[in-house]
Amino acid sequence: MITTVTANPAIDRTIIVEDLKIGYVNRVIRSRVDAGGKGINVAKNLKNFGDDVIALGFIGPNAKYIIDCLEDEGIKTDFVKIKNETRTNIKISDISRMEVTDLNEYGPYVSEEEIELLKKSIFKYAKESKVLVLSGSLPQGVPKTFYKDIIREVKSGDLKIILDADKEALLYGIEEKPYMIKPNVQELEDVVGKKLESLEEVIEEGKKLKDSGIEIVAISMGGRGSVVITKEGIYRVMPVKVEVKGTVGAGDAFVAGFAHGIYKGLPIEETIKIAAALSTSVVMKEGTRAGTLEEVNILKDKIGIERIER
Ligand SMILES: Nc1ncnc2c1ncn2[C@@H]1O[C@H](COP(=O)(O)OP(=O)(O)O)[C@@H](O)[C@H]1O
Ligand SMILES: O=P(O)(O)OC[C@H]1O[C@](O)(COP(=O)(O)O)[C@@H](O)[C@@H]1O
Repeated sequence: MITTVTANPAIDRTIIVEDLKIGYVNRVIRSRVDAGGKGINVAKNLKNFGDDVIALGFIGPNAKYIIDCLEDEGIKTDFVKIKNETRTNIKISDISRMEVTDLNEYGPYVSEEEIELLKKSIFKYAKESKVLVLSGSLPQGVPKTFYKDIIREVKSGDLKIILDADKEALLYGIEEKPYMIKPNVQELEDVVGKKLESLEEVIEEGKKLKDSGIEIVAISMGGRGSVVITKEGIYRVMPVKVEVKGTVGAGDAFVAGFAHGIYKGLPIEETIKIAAALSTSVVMKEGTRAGTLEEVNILKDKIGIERIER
């Protein structure tokens, strides 16, 4: 089984506009609502691959919609019901500039008792899982060491832990050496505390993290693809040129591709191709939607992948 944890789910509201003018009245062409939040998006992609996945996290009284969406897709869920409301994240998609602006709320305040309930639940499901995905920001009240504490508690040879977080949550989490991390360049810059101007610098810093004991360091670079640093080698992955309709959820799809490959024990190059293809299929869609196996099968062979170093 694969367990995904979303401490800070979101009702993602995507608003499609043409030529957004800040400070003026803008007309909305159309809008849509999706169940969002990083681990939730990972779970949606994994379900489309037919994997056995359960989604955990905190859920507020206003967000039954998220559970319904997941259950409609056949995804198992076991969320801790909290007192305060789940956030709504606004995504403004400007189709003339092909640009998405994210307005992400901090999320609700979560109490100590609620945090303990989620921890207990993660510890329980981790015992039955091969892969554990810890993803996204932490809502208010949750200590920045949340992921670190979980990794320390559940880490074992049989459980592969993927951490996709930012800022302090990532910094602390890294100390416990998860199996894989997936920072984007900005997140990597925050970890190393300096600007990374060239691909060489990005690789250099990624290598240091790998050498510190993290098996897979996958650095995503948006429309420039990614670099994946593993013990098998360093891979430069080029994106497919497609019509981009929305980039929200691309990083989560990329993580899901790795979770799938690791779960199935696939070779690293095949895993990378699936991850890149899955994220490509997501940028071809409006809103926060998952990719499908059919889409990945079409896109996979178009992914350019080159081993640049052993
Ligand atoms: N504009 C784009 N064109 C093609 N592929 C993209 C584009 N943006 C993202 N992707 C794909 O999605 C992956 C993850 O995107 P990225 O934006 O780096 O993630 P995050 O959302 O975590 O910052 C990229 O490595 C790439 O494969
Ligand atoms: O937890 P965070 O970092 O605020 O991010 C949450 C947002 O990111 C998403 O999970 C999308 O993430 P990616 O674009 O990085 O894949 C949205 O569904 C959600 O609104």
